[in-house]
Amino acid sequence: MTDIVPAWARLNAEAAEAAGLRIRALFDADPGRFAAFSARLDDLLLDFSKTHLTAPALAALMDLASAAGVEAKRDAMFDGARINTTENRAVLHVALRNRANRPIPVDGVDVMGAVNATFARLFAFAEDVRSGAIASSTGAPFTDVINIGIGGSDLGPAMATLALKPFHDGPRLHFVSNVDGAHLADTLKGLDPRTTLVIVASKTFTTIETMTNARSARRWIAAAVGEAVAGAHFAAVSTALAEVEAFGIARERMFGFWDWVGGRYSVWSAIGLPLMIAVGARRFEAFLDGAHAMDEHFRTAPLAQNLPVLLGLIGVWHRNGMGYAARAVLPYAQRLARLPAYLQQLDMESNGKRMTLSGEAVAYATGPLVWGEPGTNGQHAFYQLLHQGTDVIPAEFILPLEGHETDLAEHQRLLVANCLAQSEALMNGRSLAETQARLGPAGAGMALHRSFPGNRPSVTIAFRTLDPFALGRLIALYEHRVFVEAAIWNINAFDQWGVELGKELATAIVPMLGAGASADGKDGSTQALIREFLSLNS
Ligand SMILES: O=P(O)(O)OC[C@H]1O[C@](O)(CO)[C@@H](O)[C@@H]1O
Repeated sequence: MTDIVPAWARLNAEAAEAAGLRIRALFDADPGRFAAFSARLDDLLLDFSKTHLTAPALAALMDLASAAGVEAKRDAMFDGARINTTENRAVLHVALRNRANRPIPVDGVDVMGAVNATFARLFAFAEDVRSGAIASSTGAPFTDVINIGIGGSDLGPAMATLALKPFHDGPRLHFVSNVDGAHLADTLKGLDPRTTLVIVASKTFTTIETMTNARSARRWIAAAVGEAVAGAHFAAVSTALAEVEAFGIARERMFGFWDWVGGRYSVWSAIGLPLMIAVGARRFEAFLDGAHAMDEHFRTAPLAQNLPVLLGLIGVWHRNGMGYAARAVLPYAQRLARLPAYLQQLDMESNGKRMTLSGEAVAYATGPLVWGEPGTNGQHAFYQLLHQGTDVIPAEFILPLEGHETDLAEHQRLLVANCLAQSEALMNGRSLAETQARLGPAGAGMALHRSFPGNRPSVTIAFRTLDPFALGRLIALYEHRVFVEAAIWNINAFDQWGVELGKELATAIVPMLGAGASADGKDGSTQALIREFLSLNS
């Protein structure tokens, strides 16, 4: 194993050299560049040739991965070690899609028995809701399902349910997350409480937004069907049995998971229940199969061909080597519209950390700002900054090559052409001289405005089509990429202490927004804002 300090130094030296290169020139110098800087798993292609990476830089990254012990850390996760050290927990979302049933012991007990038993209950419930065997209190089948949850108890199923729209053949799905009453009110409008099922999804069953929305939804149901039978319209997904029962949801309507499933890694667990209801158990299994295929690849492929390792190393290269503070995630698939938000939580809640696993302040940058929108919409909004702004933001294009709308093939060609054009434009740009030549003497004054610096890196992740298997594989790829980056940064990707302070302060402010409670001790700005609220709401 290489020592980590010289590995970082070597990476930085390679980056300093590469920063002076033109990406386009790397292609001109090496006709084999695409083959050398791309990798695939079946139909899933990772093209990272449009970056500044050179062969020595890639070798330096591989050394860094080895010096950071990425493989040993990966194996520890798959073996059920308590790698979430600040919460003293194992990290085993991979057990949820362990389709080979490889034994995974936690404290000496194989978790697969409990995982398989929970899936059997979940699939039976989902299929019974779909068939009408589990009906509403009126005896009519459920026509609509509302998932009430937030963060990992919302983003995963909401993202995946939209992504897999062509496969829906169950009741309609709705997602309420924000405590803003507008979210619940707008969702309930037009729904019939007599045929609506509400899933309350909260790992802790204490999250204030979710519990507030759940109580309001319960009043809405009870007002229509009566308090005595309102429970028939509820199910719960949680790890907190006592809290679920206190809310009035029967034990047999509760689906559990385990403390070794982090919120942002929970779409594979009972938190995926809305997706199971929308697309059915078999397709949910295909979603798990896709993730399992990526898990096996991550676990066994050599580092140099290992997609999550490569994607993680590209992340480290851009963040630490090249010093880029952000990355844009740009799916060329409208149904992946919620993927950037999903990846924001996955990436930023995992790797937005500043302490190492051993409790020292990190001496390097960690998780970048992750953001994005689907193409082509983003092109008409913020791509201006990607092409001509003062910051370089590496882009990650996500591109399913075949659409589902075979009668709209022309749309798909346009979509793909736009995606390819964007990575080409970012890389090549258009020089001042070329712009001047195109504009001619009449446009001389405009040439600077209309030229493009180019040399802006991007990665393209392409695959055949967006189906349950491909989605599972894609999400697992991103999960493991986050893992690899965290392993190199030596941080804990699995806690989220940074969300606690705001929650605590909000709880203290709530009474100050009612009559009579004093805001003494608050700063001048917060006091003034409280007065502003009270002047309109008292
Ligand atoms: O499922 P719960 O316990 O309601 O938590 C929801 C979300 O809140 C967080 O704990 C952070 O606020 C996330 O990590 C989590 O996904």
